[in-house]
Amino acid sequence: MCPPAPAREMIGTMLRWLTAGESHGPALVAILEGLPAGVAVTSDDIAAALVRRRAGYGRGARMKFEQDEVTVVGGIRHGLTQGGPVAVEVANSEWPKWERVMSPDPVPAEELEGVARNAPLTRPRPGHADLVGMQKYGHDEARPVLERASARETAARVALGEVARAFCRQALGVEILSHVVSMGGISAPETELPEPGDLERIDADPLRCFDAETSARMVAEVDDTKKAGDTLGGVVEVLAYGLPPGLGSHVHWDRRLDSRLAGALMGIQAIKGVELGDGFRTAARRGSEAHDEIEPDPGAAGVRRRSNRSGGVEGGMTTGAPLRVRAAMKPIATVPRALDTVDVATGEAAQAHHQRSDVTAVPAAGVVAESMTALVLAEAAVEKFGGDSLAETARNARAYLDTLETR
Ligand SMILES: Cc1cc2nc3c(=O)[nH]c(=O)nc-3n(C[C@H](O)[C@H](O)[C@H](O)COP(=O)(O)O)c2cc1C
Ligand SMILES: C=C(O[C@@H]1CC(C(=O)O)=C[C@@H](OP(=O)(O)O)[C@H]1O)C(=O)O
Repeated sequence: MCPPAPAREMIGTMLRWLTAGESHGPALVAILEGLPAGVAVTSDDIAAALVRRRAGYGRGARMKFEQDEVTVVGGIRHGLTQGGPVAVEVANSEWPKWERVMSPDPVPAEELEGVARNAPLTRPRPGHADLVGMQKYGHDEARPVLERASARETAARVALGEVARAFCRQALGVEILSHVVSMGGISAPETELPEPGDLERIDADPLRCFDAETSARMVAEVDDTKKAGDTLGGVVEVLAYGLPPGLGSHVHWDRRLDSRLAGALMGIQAIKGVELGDGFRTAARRGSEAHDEIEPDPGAAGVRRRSNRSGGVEGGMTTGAPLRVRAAMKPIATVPRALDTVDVATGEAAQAHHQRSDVTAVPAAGVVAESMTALVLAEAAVEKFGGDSLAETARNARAYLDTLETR
């Protein structure tokens, strides 16, 4: 997320964000600090983004019965950011069922006796945060760990990401989208890159896949996997169009945009690999086939690249070509055909605890990855162009682009 503290002070990074809250708590809360005034964004925009995050074939029952209830508690007035921290609450409609089990205040033991939801979770799930979280924080069961490790927290990030997205769009004309490029080993053809106008169609697809034929095969794979009591992972690609050259910097490792994007995407639960542009595939090529040759361009900045293998980042800076970044998600850890573990209460071999879970959450991870990308890009834009108002940021960006055109 944010670069480490000393670097932030050195470079005067101005955007920061934080989330708090548990999966079955009353609400998640999120704060975004450092965004200019004048960004048009409403509670409805944020709520719509949260609906996108909940969708996607393969998610568990919880996505249907639970509701996200958005309240903007600060920083936005009459649909415009005011320059102060933007604070959003995403309340959980299921809270009444969890009120005693998750109460911040002590609850008399007799009130919790026999409450199934309060039963100690002593059979940690391989692949989840359960066991190591218990060891590290000194818990004798997994509830206190999984409540915060849970990707329900990503609702808070998507809420902030929508504000960042509005800023990127309104200050720079940047459009961010994502699509699922593979799931459970089924990959979409690499022929055509989706563009901003395709997002509605991608969102309407059950798996947020750009290719309908691949999507149908993925749906069948989700169904088969569910029947087999198993789970799936996959790969999402985030694209950002309309970026100016020069966001991020080559001058220090923690100012590189690729490093910051990788950290932000890897910070999403279950993401285990991040690739900029052709990434790992580039490593297998010769140099003559790996880079984006530059040629004169009578238009815009006088130069252009013939290809975009780099994914729009060179030297840790945006090149002005579309940003293309992929994130690989591992299969869901709560496998219904439960994996072997140890019951930490008895020390005996056991099956991991399992009540319900998503078969896959790859489509949702794409929406979260868009949000993390928006936050990183917004931060890099505020760094480069400054501005206390949206108009000032946009003016500064235009002036910079003018210098490129006249150079
Ligand atoms: C949108 C989303 C939904 C997820 N849903 C589940 C789930 O239903 N069950 C599960 O075990 N893990 C789920 N995960 C993954 C876990 O949160 C994640 O594996 C866990 O926090 C451990 O972190 P790690 O996988 O990064 O090591 C989900 C992740 C995302 C991004
Ligand atoms: C609640 C959300 O995702 C949850 C993320 C999650 C996990 O372990 O990460 C596990 C599941 O919850 P539970 O174990 O209670 O069924 C998902 O439903 C959400 O995305 O809003």
